[in-house]
Amino acid sequence: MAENYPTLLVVACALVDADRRVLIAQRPENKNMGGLWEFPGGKVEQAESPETALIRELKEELDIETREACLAPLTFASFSYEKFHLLMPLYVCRKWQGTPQALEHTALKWVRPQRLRDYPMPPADEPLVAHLCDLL
Ligand SMILES: Nc1nc2c([nH]c(=O)n2[C@H]2C[C@H](O)[C@@H](COP(=O)(O)OP(=O)(O)OP(=O)(O)O)O2)c(=O)[nH]1
Repeated sequence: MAENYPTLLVVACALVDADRRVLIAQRPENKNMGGLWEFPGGKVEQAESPETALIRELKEELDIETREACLAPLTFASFSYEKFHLLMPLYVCRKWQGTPQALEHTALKWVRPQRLRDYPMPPADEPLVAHLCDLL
């Protein structure tokens, strides 16, 4: 396995509502993997903890607020893309303030875990769906 490229730390979140549906967000067409559905989140910046980064990304992307105590680690993705290796912890969050808005995505959708496979996701995300189905 090639190891001469960077490992990128990206943090992501499955927001779960009272009906046990999960929020997914569609990546803009002009981006890498455009049109695919992902879990909200983004890159962890230097000197940020994963939880701080996730709280910041949820505010920037969805205009919602949450706290570290409301973020429960579920699993992680470790996947080799062509130009980087993605390491992506996935948290579950059931408590937040505000109504998610698609500030940086094309669309948002609340989906039952068993229906997540109907939505094309980045290849790194595919193994995560089974964990959500088990949890929910
Ligand atoms: N947020 C998120 N990113 C994911 C998921 N699955 C997956 O492979 N990724 C990848 C896509 C991107 O290459 C990277 C996330 O980086 P990002 O969201 O901060 O950056 P981006 O590519 O959208 O764009 P930019 O900020 O670099 O302009 O992780 C996922 O479920 N959620």
